[in-house]
Amino acid sequence: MAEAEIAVSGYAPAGPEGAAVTLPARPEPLRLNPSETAVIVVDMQNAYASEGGYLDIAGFDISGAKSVIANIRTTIEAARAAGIPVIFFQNGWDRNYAEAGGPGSPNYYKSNALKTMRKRPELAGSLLSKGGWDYALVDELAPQEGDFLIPKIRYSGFFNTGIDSFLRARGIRNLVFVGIATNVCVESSLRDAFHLEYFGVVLEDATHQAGPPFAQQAAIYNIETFFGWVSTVADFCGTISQRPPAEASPTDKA
Ligand SMILES: C/C(=C/NC(N)=O)C(=O)O
Repeated sequence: MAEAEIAVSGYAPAGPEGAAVTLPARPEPLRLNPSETAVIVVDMQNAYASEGGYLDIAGFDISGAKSVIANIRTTIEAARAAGIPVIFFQNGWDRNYAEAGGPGSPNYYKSNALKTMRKRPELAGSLLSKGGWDYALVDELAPQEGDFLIPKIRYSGFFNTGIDSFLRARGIRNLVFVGIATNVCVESSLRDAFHLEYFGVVLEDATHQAGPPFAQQAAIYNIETFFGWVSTVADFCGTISQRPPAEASPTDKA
């Protein structure tokens, strides 16, 4: 292992000896075992990634979403092929918005979806409401057999969901985050994961911010500097498709 690499297989149930790989990442390469790793696809819903969805209606630039969808597809296909679990987060509330919280919740004041619907009553009931088009995952990223779906009602996927137990039960220590928005639900989830002792990596070209480009830069800076690691789709896919060198068999020695 190179001096600057971080070894991640500390005390978690280790996979087969020699199965660890080194992911090129900033601020340093990360050594991880694919059997202790999951990909988390954050909120790839029409609300965040489609024209006519919540972010678009609320005036956020989502022009980068198309390439993010393509890059996430590449990522999850590689993960599935490598046997790495793919977990989808899906953000939103019941049709009556009870889960969103009323005036007693800060979410009532900070959610731009709720604010937009208050400003434009003709949209009431349409944004991020379970069962609606806005809430649905984009068609290109429909979960497949063997994937997992975790609904959530706040920015962080670790708040009031079963994700922590789900991951611990499977010995997963490393989380590779992709999705929208980098500076809101991706960063919130990665920060909470950090505090629960997960090693979080974001694939920067499979994420997009809500807000100006500086929001993306700031989120990536925060993650790289304080909370985790930053890598790319090509590096992740290239790394997990590596096979450890086959061990010499008794016949080789004969
Ligand atoms: C702005 C926003 C971001 N959500 C996310 N999935 O990052 C929201 O939900 O209002």
